[in-house]
Amino acid sequence: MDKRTAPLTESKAWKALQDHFAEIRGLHLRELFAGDPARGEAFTLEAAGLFLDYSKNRVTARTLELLADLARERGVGDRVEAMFTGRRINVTEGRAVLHTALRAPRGASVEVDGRNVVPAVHEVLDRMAAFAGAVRSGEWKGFTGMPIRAVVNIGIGGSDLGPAMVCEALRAYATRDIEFRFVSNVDATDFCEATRDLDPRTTLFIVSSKTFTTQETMANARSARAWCLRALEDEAAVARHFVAVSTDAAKVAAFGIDTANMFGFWDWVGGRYSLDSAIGLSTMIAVGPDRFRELLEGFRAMDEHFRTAPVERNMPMILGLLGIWYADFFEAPTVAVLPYDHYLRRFPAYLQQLIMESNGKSVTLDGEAVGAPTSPVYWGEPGTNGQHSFYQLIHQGSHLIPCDFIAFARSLNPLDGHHAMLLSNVLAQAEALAFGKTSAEVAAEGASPALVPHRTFPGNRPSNVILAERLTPAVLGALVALYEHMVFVQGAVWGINPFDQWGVELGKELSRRILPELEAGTEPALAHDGSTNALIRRLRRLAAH
Ligand SMILES: O=P(O)(O)OC[C@H]1O[C@H](O)[C@H](O)[C@@H](O)[C@@H]1O
Repeated sequence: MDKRTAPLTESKAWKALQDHFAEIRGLHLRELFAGDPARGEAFTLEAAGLFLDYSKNRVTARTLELLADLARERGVGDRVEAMFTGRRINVTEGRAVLHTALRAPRGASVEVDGRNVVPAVHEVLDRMAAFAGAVRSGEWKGFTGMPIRAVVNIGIGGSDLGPAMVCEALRAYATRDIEFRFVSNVDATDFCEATRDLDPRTTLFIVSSKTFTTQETMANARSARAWCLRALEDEAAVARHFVAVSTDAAKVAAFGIDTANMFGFWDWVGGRYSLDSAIGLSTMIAVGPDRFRELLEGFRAMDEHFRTAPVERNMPMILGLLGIWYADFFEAPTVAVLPYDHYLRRFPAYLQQLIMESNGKSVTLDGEAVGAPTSPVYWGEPGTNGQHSFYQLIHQGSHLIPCDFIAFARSLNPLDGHHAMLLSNVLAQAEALAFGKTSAEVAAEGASPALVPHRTFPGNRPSNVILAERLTPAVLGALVALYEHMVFVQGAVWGINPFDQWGVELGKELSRRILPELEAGTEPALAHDGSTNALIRRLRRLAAH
């Protein structure tokens, strides 16, 4: 079989980047800006309502050329086309990767095995819109004839993080007549706390699971069913209080949900790429079908930019290549995402699955070692809260932590001076990280010699600043698509498959084995390692007290 990927570290562009890195790694951002004051204007991009300032990165124009060469040499452009045109690029699962078809306009054509999938996408969107409209207007009634006042999405991973993040992010646009809750954890506390103050007569559960086999989701869905039937005392109530979102109609029916109340999607939508599929049903109920369409338009605008802009002017390409520069050459182990908008407080958690489940791999499509570090750990908290917590380490700690700052010119909740304070903080942090404060500057301010080293800021800590005018549904769509495509670029350069997740399987398999072993009584022979065996015995003893 032909090799799918050539070794990354033997590529010409990689070697050129290594030489270049040796030359510029010691350069300080102070020097880079002194040598080229225009870089603050030059190293910027605009696309789909987003503005990216990447000037505070430890790169020169030459670095960017070489990174673009790397993208070309690794065939990223061809892989982009392969994705958009429905080729089965998820080779380990034999699937196409077509989240971009979820936002294709009505009338477009995207084929998988000779069949245009766009009509089916719009058919589901139309059914979702009709259902969301009925729930929002009160036309959809609960079993006792009362309108819905709470929507509880039951799902985990991609069937939770996306809709939970978007419902929070677009709260300013959401109906206040309905409460939205998200239950994901198999820990019963999640379900119990989420439903404690809800009325079963006015609660709608959306059971969201691509496979409809996920242990946590099925356990929570069963508990929700029991909770509902305890109050409503009639099996027929299920049809008014449960809908399902899944790719598997047979399993939905087997669970007892009428497939007339099911919204489908397809195996070519990865869980972590599914928030704009039927998995977004809770979002659509929250913000309404029109706002949901605006969200899709934002995704689509970024998709078009990604597909058509040259590498050097392509926002997801630049973001992805800069990520590779830090992960592979500076060997930076993490990246912080710091949204300066409280509505985006779940955005870092959402990105963690999108990025780390996608590119947390070490072997290429051919099953060989990548030869360089792959995805860094992503983490973050909204500004300004993070500043009073972990920014100390970003400013003066021993790790290099590239940061993505995200901010909006206008607040959705203007309140006396708050927004200017928020924005002054985001700009100040990026400036402080990049330029720091030298010991001479600290000494000149009169600090005692003993304190000078403690009060010195080395600077040279890189960041991107992503700005938009306001957090709208379209801007959010563009922002999510930006990171989706950043992940794609990085996966293509590393030669890995960002669309499978075999690494989550072993834990699931072992937990199925351990589950009956925790139930004491008869003592099943334990055949784990010494630690696991001892922990099982201890938990049995403690639970028995
Ligand atoms: O939507 P589901 O089939 O229930 O899957 C939910 C989640 O569980 C899996 O373990 C995967 O790691 C995730 O990628 C997925 O999003």
